[in-house]
Amino acid sequence: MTLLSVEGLGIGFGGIKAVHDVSFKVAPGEIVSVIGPNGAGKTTLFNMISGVYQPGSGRVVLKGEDVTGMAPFRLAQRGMSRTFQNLQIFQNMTVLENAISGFHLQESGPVLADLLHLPSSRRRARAAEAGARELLARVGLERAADREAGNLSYGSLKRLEIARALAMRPKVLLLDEPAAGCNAVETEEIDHLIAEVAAAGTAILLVEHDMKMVMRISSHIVVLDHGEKIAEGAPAEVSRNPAVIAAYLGTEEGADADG
Ligand SMILES: Nc1ncnc2c1ncn2[C@@H]1O[C@H](COP(=O)(O)OP(=O)(O)OP(=O)(O)O)[C@@H](O)[C@H]1O
Repeated sequence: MTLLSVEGLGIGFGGIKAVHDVSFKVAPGEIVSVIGPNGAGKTTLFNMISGVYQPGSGRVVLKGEDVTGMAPFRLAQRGMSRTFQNLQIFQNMTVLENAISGFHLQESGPVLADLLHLPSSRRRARAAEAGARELLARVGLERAADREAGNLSYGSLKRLEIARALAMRPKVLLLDEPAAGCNAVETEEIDHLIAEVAAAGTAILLVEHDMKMVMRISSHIVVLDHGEKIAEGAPAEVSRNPAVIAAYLGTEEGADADG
């Protein structure tokens, strides 16, 4: 079963093809990583999938529905959430308030009810708080709930961001460099968290520079170079692929090796 299908996605910036004809699929419980040297097109691909950029060509299909170019909040309502390379945490708010903010997209309830503090809006607020506390427990931050987010360690902030993305109960979770800036211990904690989220049935799509982490946790790896998919497969398979090795070493010869 496929949850997310990326079909021939492409985009150019000023005549330069940043991503060209990239396709792959992600199934429930799978961890698919997109890797490639700097400038390979990973972030651009992510931005197209998550509705930040409108693709120039191709389709993004989520649970059988064409969601190409759909705005991020609409995608979130349909079951696709993402985190960002640069943390999007409200530093001056508490950890709990940050987690609660993840529930806002879910609430399509009337704004008037909130303004008037009607019972329905108070109920929603209580449900969001309970949900947020549950999520904090899931990512190991329950004891930090009342701390100001700005005082957290980097690894904890990354976990908080994942907690917030989980508020929407995503079927597909896009993680943009979840271990960036983390030390080895923090990276391992994030590893476990991602593996747990996947084990619960969520499809995970990951862009990550930490190769050790990618090799450890991925079910499947998609390799980009110069905007094109040059290889795809299980970690062991991809890591010994000559075209992949050459792309990382930056030799022209190797880049041509698989056509
Ligand atoms: N908004 C933009 N306008 C113009 N060119 C862009 C834009 N975004 C990306 N590019 C170009 O598209 C190509 C792919 O960039 P992208 O950032 O997606 O690569 P990446 O694989 O994520 O790199 P890194 O590993 O360094 O983050 C690069 O040549 C980049 O300069």
